[in-house]
Amino acid sequence: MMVSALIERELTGAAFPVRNGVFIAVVGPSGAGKDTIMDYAREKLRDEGGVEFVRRVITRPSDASSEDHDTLADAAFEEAESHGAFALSWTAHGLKYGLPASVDKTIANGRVAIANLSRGALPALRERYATVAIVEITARHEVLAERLAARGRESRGEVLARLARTAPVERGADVITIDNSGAREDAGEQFITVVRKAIAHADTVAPFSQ
Ligand SMILES: Nc1ncnc2c1ncn2[C@@H]1O[C@H](COP(=O)(O)OP(=O)(O)OP(=O)(O)O)[C@@H](O)[C@H]1O
Ligand SMILES: O=P(O)(O)OC[C@H]1O[C@H](OP(=O)(O)O)[C@H](O)[C@@H]1O
Repeated sequence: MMVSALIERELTGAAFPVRNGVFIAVVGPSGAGKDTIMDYAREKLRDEGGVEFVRRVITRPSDASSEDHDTLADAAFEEAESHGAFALSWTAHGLKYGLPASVDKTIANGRVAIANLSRGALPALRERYATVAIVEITARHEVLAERLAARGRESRGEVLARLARTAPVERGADVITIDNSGAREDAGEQFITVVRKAIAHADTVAPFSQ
């Protein structure tokens, strides 16, 4: 962790797990529609405060048709990681992913942070933030295959590897499953209900909101 981050933690008295806000982790198999459902909610909640969609850092070139993220080369990612730039980081599909350390401040300020996470990052998430909601987006296997092929972001081999990838989500009271095999709006509205509950919850426990 960078010295400045350590000093800031000392000054603010912050400690893990970070309290006040709610972290909503969106997880599920590739192609289930995690980004699609988050985009739907971002648009619908545009004029509401209290919620932040986290911009991820990925070692993948940006792609205008897909998620809007920051890009770092492999070595630069590792350098940033070693300096404490990320609240959480993981690897998947031969790529590195990170959430900026500023997420801690978002949560400490009593806000709701939303991000697309690897299922493998959930244990670290649950250690870092006191209140998390895990939204598992699912879709039938044949639907996943059709969607990944139609999206066209990966090669056929990469799509097959994504379809073969499984990762358990440890069941708990904090897990909500939304089936997105049907219309985007159906799953999107279910997700918005979860986000609104999180905003209301954060309002009740936060010492103040910005
Ligand atoms: N309900 C839906 N109806 C029709 N198409 C959908 C629906 N949800 C998502 N899609 C499409 O399926 C494809 C995969 O969706 P998306 O990229 O959101 O999935 P993802 O879960 O974020 O996948 P990954 O983990 O690979 O990033 C996209 O092309 C998207 O437009
Ligand atoms: O299979 P698991 O580990 O749950 O998820 C792995 C990764 O796959 C997806 O990445 P992308 O957005 O498709 O690059 C998720 O966002 C996550 O980062």
